[in-house]
Amino acid sequence: MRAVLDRNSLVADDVVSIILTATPDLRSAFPAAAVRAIGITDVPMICAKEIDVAGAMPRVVRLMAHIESDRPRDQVRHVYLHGTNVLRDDIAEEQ
Ligand SMILES: C=C(O[C@@H]1C=C(C(=O)O)C=C[C@H]1O)C(=O)O
Repeated sequence: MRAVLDRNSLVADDVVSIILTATPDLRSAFPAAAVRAIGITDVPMICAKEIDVAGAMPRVVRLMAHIESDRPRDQVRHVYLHGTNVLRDDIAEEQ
């Protein structure tokens, strides 16, 4: 979440809501707790389980943040960390 905000010049007040998913093999914690731990505490969030597609990349947390911004769509920077850029090499930017 921090990388998403930093790379898009956003602050916590720009965030409206966040959807997070975890692959079915991740069972130790709610990803929303990690978002609150960096100080984003007044934003509604929901955690869900990613569908279990055979051969899909394991141990992935995804987030989709709904943001208030005047930034044009083609200037939004999509963040894929720790090798997940292979999931969407059409939109993932260099790390
Ligand atoms: C390919 C990904 O994984 C899955 C497939 C998606 C897609 O096809 O758009 C989106 C999210 C995931 O359900 C991804 O996270 O980009």
